[in-house]
Amino acid sequence: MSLTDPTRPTDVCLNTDLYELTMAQGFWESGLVDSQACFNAFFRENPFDGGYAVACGMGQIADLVENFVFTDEDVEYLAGLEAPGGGPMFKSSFLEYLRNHRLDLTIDAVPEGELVFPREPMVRVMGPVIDCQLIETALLNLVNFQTLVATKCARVVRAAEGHPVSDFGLRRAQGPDGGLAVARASYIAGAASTSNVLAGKIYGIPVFGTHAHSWVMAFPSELDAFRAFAKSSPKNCVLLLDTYDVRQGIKNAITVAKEMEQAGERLAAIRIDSGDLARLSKQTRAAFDEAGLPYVKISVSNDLDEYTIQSLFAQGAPIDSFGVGTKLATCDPQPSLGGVYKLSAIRGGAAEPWTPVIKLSEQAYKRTIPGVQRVLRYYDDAGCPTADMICLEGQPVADPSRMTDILDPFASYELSGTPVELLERVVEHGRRAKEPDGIEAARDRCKGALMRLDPAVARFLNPQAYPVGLEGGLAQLRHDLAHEERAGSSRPTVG
Ligand SMILES: Nc1ncnc2c1ncn2[C@@H]1O[C@H](COP(=O)(O)OP(=O)(O)OP(=O)(O)O)[C@@H](O)[C@H]1O
Ligand SMILES: O=P(O)(O)OC[C@H]1O[C@H](OP(=O)(O)OP(=O)(O)O)[C@H](O)[C@@H]1O
Ligand SMILES: O=C(O)c1cccnc1
Repeated sequence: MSLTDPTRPTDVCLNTDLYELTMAQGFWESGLVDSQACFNAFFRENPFDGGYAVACGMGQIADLVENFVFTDEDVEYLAGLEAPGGGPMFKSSFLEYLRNHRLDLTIDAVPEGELVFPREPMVRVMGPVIDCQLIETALLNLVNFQTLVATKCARVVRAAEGHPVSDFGLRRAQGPDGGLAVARASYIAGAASTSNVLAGKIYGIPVFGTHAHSWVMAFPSELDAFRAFAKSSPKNCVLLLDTYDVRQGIKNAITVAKEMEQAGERLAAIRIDSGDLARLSKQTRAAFDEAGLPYVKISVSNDLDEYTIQSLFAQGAPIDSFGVGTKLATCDPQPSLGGVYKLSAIRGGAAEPWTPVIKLSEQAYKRTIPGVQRVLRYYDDAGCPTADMICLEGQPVADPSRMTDILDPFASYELSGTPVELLERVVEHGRRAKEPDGIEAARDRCKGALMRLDPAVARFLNPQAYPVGLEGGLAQLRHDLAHEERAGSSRPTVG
């Protein structure tokens, strides 16, 4: 299998759910080629019972849209699909429409690495309804998983209190491209490095590695194994102490560290991968300090997550760095973000005004927010975000100092500070609006945003909800539309 950068995929337009294509055909056949839609991608609950999520994957949207071309091969494949009831699934005239079709979408998104909160649009997609539908699955695939991983990693990095965290997750990740996405999102969220060499090559993320238990087991003795590794990798030597017995491992590593000093080299670190990591790291630190080797760092791994790391520091463990694999790559204990893509406005053609639409639900929290939306994030004088207000694009804000709660229309919040537009244009009529600013910029943005986040929202246990509300006019519109829907008024269609 040859793996290429998934941000520059070749078969991207078939990386979708079949229904997107059958709906596209239906819209096309119904004469709705010119009809336009506005969709928002958002999630309803913060992952991991936390107070925030880290927006991620948005830096790859422009690549996705620009690469979304149905090639002759793609069309040939679709032409060969048979409907279960007999006959071709797609009409040849529709397939001719798709061949070399380009998406005429305009997309705004929360900048990668920025914080994002429930129900506000993290990506807003506008354009022909067919194109909006065609991009749905690939877009959600891109932002849902990376936002989830980035959020998980930000939590792990927070628990590590400035000590480097390396992504060790590839072997446990959900497939090869899942492993790449984990490395990318983790780096944006603050991981120092990854063990994934392909991620290093593609994204320029620093790569890091130690050695496995098999290395020690392959030599006649642990001491032989440590000596051989020190000889072979003298400039990046990290010795794994727990293949047999950590006490003996410490002694052997000290012997090799002394031998390295005589050869003008330095043992960089040791790694412990089992047992009581607090107790063993304390014993290791004491032994190395006593041996005059205070510079040798202690790295640990073994099913770590934000909670075990927090606990290790609470126990006074003198740990310098962490390798975090399974629980990061699989986003334990929440394997999906649950981000959705919902229609919020329609119009018959690009020159017509938008008609807001709403989806009602038995469950009030699932009722959608209508209209073409934008988000104002309010910052206090220290540059810390205090609240987000969802407004209607192109409409004046009735009262910039007050917003209505999303779930409870009778509750409102006072707003103060300076409002700043949260969404930024990433794609304009199918072309990148600007070069994505890259993962280093996203990483810096994430670091700054997390630093400025209210600690009451950032904490793991029972975080305070960050206020997200509706501008007065939007709240009224939502109320009126819900009322009309319940009264059974006729709804406009995209045509
Ligand atoms: N001091 C500690 N406090 C809290 N959790 C810890 C501590 N030390 C290790 N852990 C965590 O406890 C979990 C289980 O560790 P445990 O020592 O039981 O398993 P193990 O060492 O992998 O077992 P085995 O010896 O069979 O390999 C791991 O997730 C590990 O990160
Ligand atoms: O514990 P995680 O957070 O998932 O981190 C990755 C794990 O992968 C390796 O174990 P594995 O048993 O696969 O190989 P090894 O023999 O090299 O330890 C490594 O030693 C870590 O324990
Ligand atoms: O380099 C390591 O120590 C490593 C890499 C991946 C998984 N476990 C350990």
